[in-house]
Amino acid sequence: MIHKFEKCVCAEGIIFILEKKLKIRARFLTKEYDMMKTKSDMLKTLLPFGNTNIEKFWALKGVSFDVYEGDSVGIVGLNGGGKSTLLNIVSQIIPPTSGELEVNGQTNIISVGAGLNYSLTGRENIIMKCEMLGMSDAEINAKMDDIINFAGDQVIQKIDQPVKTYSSGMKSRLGFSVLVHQDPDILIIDEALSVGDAPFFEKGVARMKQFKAEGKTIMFVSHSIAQVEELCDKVIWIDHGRVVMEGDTSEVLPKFDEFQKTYNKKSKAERNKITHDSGTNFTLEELREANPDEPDRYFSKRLYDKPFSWQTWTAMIFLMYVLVLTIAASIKNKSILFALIHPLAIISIRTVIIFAIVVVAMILAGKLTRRNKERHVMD
Ligand SMILES: Nc1ncnc2c1ncn2[C@@H]1O[C@H](COP(=O)(O)OP(=O)(O)OP(=O)(O)O)[C@@H](O)[C@H]1O
Repeated sequence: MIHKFEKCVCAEGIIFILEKKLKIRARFLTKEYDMMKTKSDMLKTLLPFGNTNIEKFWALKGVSFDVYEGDSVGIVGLNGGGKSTLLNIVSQIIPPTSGELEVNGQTNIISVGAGLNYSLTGRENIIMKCEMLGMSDAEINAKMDDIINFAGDQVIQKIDQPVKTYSSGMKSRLGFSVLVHQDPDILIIDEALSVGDAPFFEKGVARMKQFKAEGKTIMFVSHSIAQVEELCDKVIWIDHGRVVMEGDTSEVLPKFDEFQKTYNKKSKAERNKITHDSGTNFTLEELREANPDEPDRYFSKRLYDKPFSWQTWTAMIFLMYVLVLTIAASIKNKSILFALIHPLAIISIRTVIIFAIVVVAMILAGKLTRRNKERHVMD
């Protein structure tokens, strides 16, 4: 693990050197989304060979940074800049398209409703999330009342109702409350404090400050300059998927504030054009060329993000077909060779059709699940 040494001066004027562990190391992270404009585009993304001509959108275009133990880092940027995408990648909820990420510690993401199951009640969600975070039944029971009370009166009243009946503020307060009652190493907070009321906000800020005092590592997305200023020592400013500037809060925040004011004066059409152009005009090749000294592995698409090649699809389907034939042959007491030469003597046409339907349904279900997961996370 990489370390850094920081010179610190305590209140008595004594200078000491602090050793800090590297907690998050991101190198050239990118994220490419399919732009599904029509229903036929949605269908195409489900087909093995259909999504190559769908317009792509690059939400991240090579983001690199280091976060050390005890750092409290604010992520700022205009709407659609890529902040939530970045935090979801760092939390390992969605995979990057390319680039490298190293996270040393347990990450918890707190964002509006992230990870809640809307058909379960608030109480059941608390149990589910606590279990996912490795807590025992006894620990969950011991913390249950504190978690519910922290979430506030509205949540207390509806704690045994399904979460789909909660307002977005209530969902956020519930998610926030569960996570601040854990002991994570790295806290990743995406806009969780902006939807609560004033008393909840104050409680949330106080809890964040406590985490900070305990030396936890925090990454915090917020549109509120005041919140970032209050909670963060460092700031990463992201615009259109690229890091514009990073450094001490006092250095970066005023520059971002100035930029934001100028941008807000532009017309809606001008802003939309900038977003669209900067999202589509990007290639991994161009990123590689701009960074000739960096290893090639940073600039290759990850295998799980690529659609399978047609050879892989054919091999997988053939293997499944052989498996079905083998099972049918053993039931009918025939050899596998006989089954391969005379498949229709072993299985009927109807079985072959059912097999084909099952294979296609499995492929579509797999693709739909992955896509819905990413969309749910980004909601
Ligand atoms: N699943 C998706 N499919 C297609 N495009 C997406 C998807 N998720 C996000 N995007 C696009 O990626 C870009 C970055 O989105 P992201 O939510 O990361 O931005 P953000 O900086 O968090 O925005 P905001 O400040 O408005 O919350 C946006 O243009 C968004 O429309």
